[in-house]
Amino acid sequence: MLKKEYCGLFGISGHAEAARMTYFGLYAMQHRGQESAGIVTWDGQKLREQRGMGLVADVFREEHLSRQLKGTVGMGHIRYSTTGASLLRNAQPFMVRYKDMGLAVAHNGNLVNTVELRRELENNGSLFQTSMDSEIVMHLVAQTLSDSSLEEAMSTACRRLKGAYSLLFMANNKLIGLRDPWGFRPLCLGRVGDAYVLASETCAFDLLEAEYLRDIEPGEMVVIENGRLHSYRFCEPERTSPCIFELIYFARPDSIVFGKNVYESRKAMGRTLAREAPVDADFVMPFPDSGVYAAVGYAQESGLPYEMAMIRNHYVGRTFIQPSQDMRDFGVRVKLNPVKSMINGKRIVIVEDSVVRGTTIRTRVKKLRELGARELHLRVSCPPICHPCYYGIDFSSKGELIAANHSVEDIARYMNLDSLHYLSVDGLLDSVQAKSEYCLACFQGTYPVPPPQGGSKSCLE
Ligand SMILES: O=P(O)(O)OC[C@H]1O[C@H](OP(=O)(O)OP(=O)(O)O)[C@H](O)[C@@H]1O
Ligand SMILES: NC(=O)CC[C@H](N)C(=O)O
Ligand code: SF4
Repeated sequence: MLKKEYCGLFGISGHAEAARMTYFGLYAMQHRGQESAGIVTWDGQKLREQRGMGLVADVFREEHLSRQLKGTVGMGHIRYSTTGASLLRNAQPFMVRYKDMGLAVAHNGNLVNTVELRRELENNGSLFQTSMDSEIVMHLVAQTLSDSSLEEAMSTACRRLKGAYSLLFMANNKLIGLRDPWGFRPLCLGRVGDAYVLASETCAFDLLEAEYLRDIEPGEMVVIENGRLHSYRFCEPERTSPCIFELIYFARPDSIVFGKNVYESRKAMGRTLAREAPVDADFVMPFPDSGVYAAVGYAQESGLPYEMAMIRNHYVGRTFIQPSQDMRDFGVRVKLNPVKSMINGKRIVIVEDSVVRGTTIRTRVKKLRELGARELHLRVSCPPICHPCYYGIDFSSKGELIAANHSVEDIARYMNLDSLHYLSVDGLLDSVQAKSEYCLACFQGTYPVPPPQGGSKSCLE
């Protein structure tokens, strides 16, 4: 099982129900982070906040939305920790006061120069309140804020950051949204009535009936204040590298991410997979949820029937993602269960979006064999994941990645499969009609931004 480590951002400016809109925006993006949630609003005098551990629906009550979080400007965050433990103290948005200003920051991504920056700031007298990389942004901004405008201070701060950061920032009633120059993580701009909205994924706009205008560009900062939007370039990207894994697995299929329809992209990956590795079988089935869309594409291209012969329990929370292998195996059993009558004597093509440690496939293939499956052919709609990610998704250490340590033939044998094929890198890029470059580091090991030396999630604890 993969650990979903991305975070979600939502911001709105110029709406009478800013907090409620933010609440629903976060709700639509709950898949991006389930550890903690927070909303900050500007009530005309000061910033107000509500943060808590758990899901959006658990953290906010009606009184928060209607009485406490007043104002027409607001932003929110849902967190899955990548640097800094999962604690209330580390819940975002992170808020401080600077002179007569309330400042708040919300971050999606992971920095790779965290330790260097934090040590430098501490040597200059900064006192940190959290163990998150995200807090560093605030201290960098504060360093130059007394001599420059907020926009300049933000630009100077961001030019010091390395790695993945889509950020929302509030300074009193100003709402700022920006993306790192590599464009690792998404951030979209939309409009609802007279209000501007910013969100990690467009599924949040759909729920609020907001119109999707465009993506914030890599290296771009937009500043929204009193109904006006200004765009600045704080950095000219040399080469962008959006995370292709958003399209493969992470984003919701009804979202548009990096200008691509996620559903169509996944279906195209399945179609390409069917062309790269056809096989005669009785039917195609996904391991839901994320495998579903590539399986539709595989079935359509191959002409084989599509069956939902593996059922997902939708009430399985992230609590089932446990550090021990026994508990992970159990978690997969709770999550995915085959429809017994469908399996006996059948030749089956299984389509999965990704194989990380191999827990899901190994345990479920074993079960399908016990139920009498005649042939099992696994088709994976991304290339083998052989390298860790340092930009905000937890693919665990290299030692735990099954494809980092075993050949495709070995994996097929170990998993008791009749055949195994991973989508090729070219096939993946063709499927998303890649015109620009994507980050492919977890497949190829070529890191667009050099990874940290020995940094870990707890490097600031
Ligand atoms: O090889 P593994 O270590 O088992 O990890 C890979 C699995 O994790 C992900 O699913 P996830 O549990 O996130 O559920 P979802 O597909 O329903 O989103 C992914 O879709 C694979 O099924
Ligand atoms: N998943 C994320 O984007 C996490 C953001 C930030 N690095 C944190 O740990 O809070
Ligand atoms: S290494 Fe993989 S998961 Fe990480 S940003 Fe690059 S493509 Fe995305």
